[in-house]
Amino acid sequence: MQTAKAALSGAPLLAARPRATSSRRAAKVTPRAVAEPPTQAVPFTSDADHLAKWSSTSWRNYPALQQPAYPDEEVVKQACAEIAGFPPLVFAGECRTLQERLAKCATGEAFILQGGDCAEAFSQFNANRIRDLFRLILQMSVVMMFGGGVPVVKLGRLAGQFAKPRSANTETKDGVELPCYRGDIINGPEFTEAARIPDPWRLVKAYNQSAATLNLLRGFATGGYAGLDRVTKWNLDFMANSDEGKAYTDLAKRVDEAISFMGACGLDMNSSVMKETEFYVSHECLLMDYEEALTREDSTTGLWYGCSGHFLWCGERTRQLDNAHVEFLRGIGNPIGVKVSDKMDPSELVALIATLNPENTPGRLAVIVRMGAKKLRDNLPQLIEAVSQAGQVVAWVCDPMHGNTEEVSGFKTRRYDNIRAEVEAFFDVHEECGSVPGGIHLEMTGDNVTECIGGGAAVEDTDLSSRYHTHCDPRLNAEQALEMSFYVASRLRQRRERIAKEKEAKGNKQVLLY
Ligand SMILES: O=C[C@H](O)[C@H](O)COP(=O)(O)O
Ligand SMILES: C=C(OP(=O)(O)O)C(=O)O
Repeated sequence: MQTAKAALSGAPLLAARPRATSSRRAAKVTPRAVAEPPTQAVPFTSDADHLAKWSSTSWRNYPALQQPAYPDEEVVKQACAEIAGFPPLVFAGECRTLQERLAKCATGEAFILQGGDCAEAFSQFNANRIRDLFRLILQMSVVMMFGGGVPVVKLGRLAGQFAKPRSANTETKDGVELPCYRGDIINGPEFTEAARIPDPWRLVKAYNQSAATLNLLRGFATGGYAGLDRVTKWNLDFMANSDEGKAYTDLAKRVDEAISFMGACGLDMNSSVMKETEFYVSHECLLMDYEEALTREDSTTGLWYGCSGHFLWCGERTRQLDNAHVEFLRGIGNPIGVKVSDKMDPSELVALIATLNPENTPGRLAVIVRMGAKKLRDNLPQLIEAVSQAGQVVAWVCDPMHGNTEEVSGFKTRRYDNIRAEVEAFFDVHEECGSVPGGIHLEMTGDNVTECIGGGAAVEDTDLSSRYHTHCDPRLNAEQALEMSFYVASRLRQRRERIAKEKEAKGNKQVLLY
């Protein structure tokens, strides 16, 4: 974790912020639209006037999909005013450092590993769970760095991943219909009328949980736990005898030997490179009241940052060009992402990228593709082609989870083989297009759950009921996630070797020509 480099100016309260001046699109305002169908995308105009109109509240001039229908807006204002007075969770300088790291992921000099719970839960909040996820991310990054030969940017889906976009507004069980669960920051997962009423004070609880989570993560990242000299000690207990656990132990021993060798060569074993790691947090920028309350002006640059997390992404359901989420995200200084399914049209993607990253700043934007293997093979080449023709710099990230959800025996699940097939397709397509696979985004947990079918962990259809703990979407368990990291490492290594060979062949050709 980077230390704060930029002082933030404090916490302007919502009320202290001027409302965005009304624009010519203000007539379309439908605030608090609940899970409306996507509107027709209308690209933003690129005039300077429009940029000048951004403020942390200007999103309020646009339709905001997937927002809760709170019973009392006054209480929402009170809760948000409280949060607006709290300290920022992350610092602008950290976000800028992350952006520098992500710029390297766009060019193939580094790779993003983004992972964590589908939805963090108040009831599953404890130090062991945070440690186990952190440890799993460390393990996976070591596998990918040692096997793949590139630095890995570690980005947790945590310390803020509380709000969930839903396909339907209601859920029906045994003939009873209730509002759907939208994440612990909004309402409760229990199937009761009371639990499903959105409660604004949950925003404050989510802030507090995020702050405590970040506090522990910063401790783990810089307090010695993540030092590379401990690489052999990170195996999760329940994995010690699994194939993945053993494969990790073998690899960790080799890393350890390499480190001893470097120590013998004079590498300072107490340097921060050896003793600390950089770890960043991310979540979907969905619940707009919360995001606005944590948007702060960086006093060193005058830029505005979303201080609820280092990296915020726009979901597939809320990425319409003329809507609130895009309006908000285009104005904050953080590195950001946007999820993209097979519904995305190449020209729409180019327009969206131009809106979210008008200055084409490397590291600013990750395009997180999630469509399932077959659709990815059919659609991604055109998206890559359009973006490359437009000269836009993005980090392409593969989310192999959200295009592969199915229902088996009443459980929402995903098959490891389908997840892996999408990762395979992602690497293949980039190889064919000559573009750069920049990262992977996984819903996963350090817990020994049975939510996704298959993998070396051999979770069968019939096992789903035994440890199915997610409140929303199924996650890879630790073994399945580690197995995936070995596969990613193998593809990164292949890519590196192929590029080295091509360079060598080119070099030889040049020698022959001269
Ligand atoms: O995690 C992503 C979404 O919130 C989730 O896939 C939506 O699930 P639903 O289709 O059950 O609403
Ligand atoms: C909702 C999510 O994804 P998507 O927007 O891609 O459906 C998610 O990652 O939690």
